[in-house]
Amino acid sequence: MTTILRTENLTIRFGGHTAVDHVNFEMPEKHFKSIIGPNGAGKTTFFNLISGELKPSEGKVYFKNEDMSRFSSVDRTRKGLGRSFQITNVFPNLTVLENVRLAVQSKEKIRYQMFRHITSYPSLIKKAEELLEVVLLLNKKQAIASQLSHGEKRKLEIAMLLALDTEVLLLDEPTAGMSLEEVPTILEVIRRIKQQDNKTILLIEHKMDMILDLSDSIMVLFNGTLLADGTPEEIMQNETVQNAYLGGSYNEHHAQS
Ligand SMILES: Nc1ncnc2c1ncn2[C@@H]1O[C@H](COP(=O)(O)OP(=O)(O)OP(=O)(O)O)[C@@H](O)[C@H]1O
Repeated sequence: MTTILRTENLTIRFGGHTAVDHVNFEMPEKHFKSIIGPNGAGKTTFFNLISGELKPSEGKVYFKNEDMSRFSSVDRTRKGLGRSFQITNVFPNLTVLENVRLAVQSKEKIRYQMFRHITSYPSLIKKAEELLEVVLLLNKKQAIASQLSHGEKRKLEIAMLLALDTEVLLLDEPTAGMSLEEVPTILEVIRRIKQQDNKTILLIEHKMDMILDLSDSIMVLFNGTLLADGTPEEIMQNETVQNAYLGGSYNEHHAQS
């Protein structure tokens, strides 16, 4: 298995506080890894270091064995390390379809500008519709983006991220702030992307139950350090994780239910 993404002693300090503390991790291509950990554990900061929004105090990020230190977040997206909102933004007054079409177009421009290739409008629309189908939003293609529900907006963001066609997808709590009814469909969208089997996915999630069956592996951050990294079963049975993160309550909860 080829390692696509890894970090070496990745560290960032804010004043006296070490938010990410010498984290070494790696993931193979087409792998699905979730990052869990309590509030303030450093999950989002870790993501920002990988995507290039933050510069580490120490340590490195490698994508396909290339040191990413000198690359901006936009460069990293172009190379294939994708996080939503890096190249494209949602235009609130445009329709869902127009937003995704523009994202597809921005990718095509990047890819073909050297050859002065002009991709036809119908083919951009077709690609955008295919992506909307993947994220279960095709029925809303003519809706104005600002009028979507919170869950639908997240689906639109995911479609726009997919339009950039990056090998790695960094998804930061895709279910955050969603109503209970919206959560299963966003999980279904993530499952569909996983089933296509052409992406490496790294996902932050607060609620461990949600991602147990989706994840090939789970890493646990605690106080900025990597507490554990293993299969969902290993993480569930890991005593350190139980004590530090779950406080033993997970098993109790499940024993009752
Ligand atoms: N720009 C910053 N300046 C100072 N401290 C910061 C900054 N960004 C994050 N921190 C601190 O770093 C720690 C980790 O924060 P981070 O947001 O990465 O945690 P998290 O695991 O994503 O938490 P949550 O689940 O609440 O989103 C926190 O103590 C936070 O206050």
